[in-house]
Amino acid sequence: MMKQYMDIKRNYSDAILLFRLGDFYEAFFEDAKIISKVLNIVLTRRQDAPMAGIPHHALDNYLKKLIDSGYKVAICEQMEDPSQAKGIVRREVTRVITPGTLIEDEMLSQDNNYLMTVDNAEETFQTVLVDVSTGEVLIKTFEKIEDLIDFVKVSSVSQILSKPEIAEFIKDKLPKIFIEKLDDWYFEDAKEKIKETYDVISLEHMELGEAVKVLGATLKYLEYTLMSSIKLSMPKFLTENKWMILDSRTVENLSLVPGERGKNLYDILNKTKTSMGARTLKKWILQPLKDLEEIHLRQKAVEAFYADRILMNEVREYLNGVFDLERIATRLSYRKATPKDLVSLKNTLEIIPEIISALKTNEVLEPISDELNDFPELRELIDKAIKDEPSAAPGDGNVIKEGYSMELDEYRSLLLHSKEKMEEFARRERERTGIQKLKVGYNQVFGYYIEVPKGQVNFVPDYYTRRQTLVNSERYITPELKEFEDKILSAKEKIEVIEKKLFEELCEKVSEYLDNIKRVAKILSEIDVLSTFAYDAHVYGYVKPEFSKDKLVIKNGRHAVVERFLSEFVPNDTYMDRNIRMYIITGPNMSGKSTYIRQVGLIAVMAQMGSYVPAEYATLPVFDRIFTRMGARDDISTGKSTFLVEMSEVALILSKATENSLVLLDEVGRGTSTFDGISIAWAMSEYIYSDLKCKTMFATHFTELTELADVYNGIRNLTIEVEETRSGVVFVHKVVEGVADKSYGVEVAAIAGVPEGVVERAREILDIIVEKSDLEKKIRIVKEGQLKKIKRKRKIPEGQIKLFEMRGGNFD
Ligand SMILES: Nc1ncnc2c1ncn2[C@@H]1O[C@H](COP(=O)(O)OP(=O)(O)OP(=O)(O)O)[C@@H](O)[C@H]1O
Repeated sequence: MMKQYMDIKRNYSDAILLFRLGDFYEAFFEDAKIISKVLNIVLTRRQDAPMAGIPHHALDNYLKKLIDSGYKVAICEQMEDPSQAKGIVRREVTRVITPGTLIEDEMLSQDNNYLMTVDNAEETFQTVLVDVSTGEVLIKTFEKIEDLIDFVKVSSVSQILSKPEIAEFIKDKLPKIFIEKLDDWYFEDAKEKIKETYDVISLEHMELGEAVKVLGATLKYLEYTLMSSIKLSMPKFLTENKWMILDSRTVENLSLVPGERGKNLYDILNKTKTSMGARTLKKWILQPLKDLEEIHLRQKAVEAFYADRILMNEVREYLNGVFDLERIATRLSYRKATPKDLVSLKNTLEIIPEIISALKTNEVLEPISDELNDFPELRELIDKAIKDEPSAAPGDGNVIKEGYSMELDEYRSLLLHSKEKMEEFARRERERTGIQKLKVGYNQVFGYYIEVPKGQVNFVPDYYTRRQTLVNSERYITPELKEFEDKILSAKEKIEVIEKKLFEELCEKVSEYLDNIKRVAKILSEIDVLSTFAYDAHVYGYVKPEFSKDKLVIKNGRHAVVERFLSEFVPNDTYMDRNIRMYIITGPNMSGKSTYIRQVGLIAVMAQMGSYVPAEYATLPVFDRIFTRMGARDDISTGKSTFLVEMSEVALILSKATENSLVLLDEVGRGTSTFDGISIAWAMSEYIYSDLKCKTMFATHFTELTELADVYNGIRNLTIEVEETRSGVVFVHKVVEGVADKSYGVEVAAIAGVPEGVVERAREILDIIVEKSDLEKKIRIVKEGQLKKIKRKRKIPEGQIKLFEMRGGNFD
């Protein structure tokens, strides 16, 4: 047996091999030491080899811990019944489990779980993303490795496969991701592999381009880990043209999805009824649309649900009963579906006609209902075969319905009969022997037995044969009991074999519907999100936004997340157009500057997702990208100081923003000396305004920057009203035109509990400094000579930024 283990282990040296031995999965040598430590289980020995084992029924629990701790696990099963095997039981690895190839519900969250394969082609990075749990396949190209890293940070990627060079490079930058190096052969003969998987004879229609090799490698890896072909959807291209670009910093700064910041847009909006809907919502948040026609299509559906509240509630109620069809479909294709999965599928199909007829009552939604189908034949097929509350796995006779197979029914009644007879036998033996406490029981090793308490063994008749002695009782068998046992066991065996076979055959038939099930799953998930948007709009008071070529008008806009945690949120207006494109927002700390500029970003994202927005009225342009530069933080992992991080973000904006972008800046230039900071912020604002022409909101404490408004017509100043009362300052959070006259930093310090003495002294110092400052005078000089001095350059070429970053690397 150990030789067999060694032979298998040789092929899976980079994984922990769990070797099935009876009721346990055993690990040996180094693997045993690792699992004993990670899982906190006993380390023993077998023939000098360190060994640790886990009970087979608890495998999933333990597996999750191993995978979460960053290990790859190979499962080696017994391929034949040990009692029938001649010699050593045949064993094979049936699956290699990694974070990116999970299909078990218990190990997955509701989120997508992507396996990403990367290769570098010419000047770009080609990737293929597969969600094994749903069968989705995406293709995406990145120009720079940094963009790829950025994408991984905000997407639900759990594992990356690549050639060694790339793996080495990204390893440190993505410490939470399981990264695996692939040998070259994975990338070879890709076309054949793809044709075989998708069952096509030519690849032309798929237009895979550079992605062929990467897709081929992905498919080979899946074959290696899952050991069986999985049903994958046709690959879809994730092209950036289709969606508004949101880089990881913007996703974080605007708190779009759950992350380090806690409160986020996804959690606020996620009132979806299905897991599939929740996943779709997240995708839509991270990929707002750019195509107006597509946005309008979503809006029309949301509007229809919004207008017909009864219909909206009805559909949402039906969706409560919709199960995760995407994942069920995948388990079916992998032959891992459980009886419960089929019942869930059937229950979902039963609800679909209700959803169809509800949608049909509305002429806007009717076309969506035409895309749904409840496959009555499939429903009937499952209904006839599977019990309504089946056991977790087939084999115990409690999965297949009565009447589906005569053969199975016969053995089941035989079993029932024998069990009844057995009870009768026990009753008879009690009477015959007078031993009141005589019991009949069963265990794996001895089979059926008669148990008699120690105190009554004197009454045991001669024809009882002793089998086992326990502390308080003795166990016996009799020829009659043995006969029952044979009957019961053989009936049980038969039931197991027949039921497993019937279930497999049924799954096979159900699998013929896989593509259809997936299509319906997608439509249901979209109905879920669209009706959720309508629901959110009602509950939170959102309106349908309009779109215009270059006007941005928001009346009484609110911050979708902040407003949820305040009893009274003060709404504010925003106006921008072709000419008025930049706002410099000054105001005291804590007055609401950040909230105000973020609220505009959030409204833009929500509008392009197809959702309604928190405002009384909103018209927006379609933005191609939102840039944000907010907060101060350093990036210790890459050795960049706070200021350098800030400047790299500025550099990115200056090189990539277009006339159709939205730029949100919350403090720029704070990480350095005041003079440097103001100069950089001033020059940057001029460049954005005059050359890039994108819509920009810039919150700052440098009041000096408000003088930009005197020089440029389209730059305006906003400030946030503050009321000074006798008991101190009160922030009313109302945005008005103008410039902050004071920064109230000292007042905020007082509110925060800085000792009174210090606050008093700060006031004195402030008075002196303000009087002495000649900065304003200097700014005036800049302003007067301003227009002449700006050298108009075209956009900053990208190489220059790289140079800047490289030089910057030596800054600190
Ligand atoms: N429109 C609003 N209505 C009600 N409360 C608000 C509003 N805007 C902001 N607030 C409250 O004020 C707090 C501070 O807001 P915010 O962080 O936007 O201020 P800030 O001016 O950017 O401050 P700092 O300059 O210190 O960064 C928020 O946490 C929120 O509780």
